[in-house]
Amino acid sequence: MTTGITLILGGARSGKSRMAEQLVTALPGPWVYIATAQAFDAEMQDRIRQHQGGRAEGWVTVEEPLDLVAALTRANATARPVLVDCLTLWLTNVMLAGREVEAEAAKLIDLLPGLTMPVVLVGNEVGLGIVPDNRLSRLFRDHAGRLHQDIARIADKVLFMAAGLPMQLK
Ligand SMILES: Nc1nc2c(ncn2[C@@H]2O[C@H](COP(=O)(O)OP(=O)(O)OP(=O)(O)O)[C@@H](O)[C@H]2O)c(=O)[nH]1
Repeated sequence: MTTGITLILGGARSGKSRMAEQLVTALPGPWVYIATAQAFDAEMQDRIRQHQGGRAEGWVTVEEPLDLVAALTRANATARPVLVDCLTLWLTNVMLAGREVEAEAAKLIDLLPGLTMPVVLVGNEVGLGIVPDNRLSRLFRDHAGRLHQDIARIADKVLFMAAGLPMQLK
C-alpha cells in the first residue's frame, strides 16, 4: 500500500499519470488531484477535458499552477490521499512567473516530510535527450533534475515509468 511520499518519473506518455492514479485510488477515497497544468490553447483544453472525463468518481480536483505548497497544505488538512500532476509544469509556471525556483523548491521539500496523508508526485524526466540549444531550456532541465533528486532523497518510493511499466528506483 502507498504511504508517505511517492515520486513517479518518466517520459511523455510513459504511463506516469495512470500509475499515479492507480496507486492513489488503491487507498480509501475520496482523493485529491492537484493539477498544475494551465490550458493556454485548444489542444491543452482538450487534453485536460479528456483527463477530467476519464477520472473516476471520488476525485476532488484542485487546479493550482503556482502555489503547490498552499494546495498541499490545504489538502493535508482534509487527510485525503493526494496526487500532484505534475511537478514539471509547476516548475515551468514558477519560472515563467519570475519566481525564485530554488526558494520555491526548498519550501516544497520542507513541507513534504511533514504531511500526514500519502502523496504521489508525478514528474517528466526531461534530461535524457541532447543538450537543448537555448539557455532557458538548459536552465529548466537543470532545475527539473535537481528538484527530482531532492524529492527522491526524501521519498519513500520512487518509480521510473517506461512503456507503461514501472521500474522501482527506491
Ligand atoms: N488544469 C488541469 N489540468 C489537468 C487536469 N487533469 C489533468 N491535467 C493535466 O494533464 C497533464 C497530464 O496529462 P498528459 O500530458 O496526458 O500526461 P503525459 O505526461 O504526457 O503522459 P503520461 O506519462 O501517460 O502521464 C498534467 O500536467 C495535469 O496537470 C485538470 O482537471 N485540470
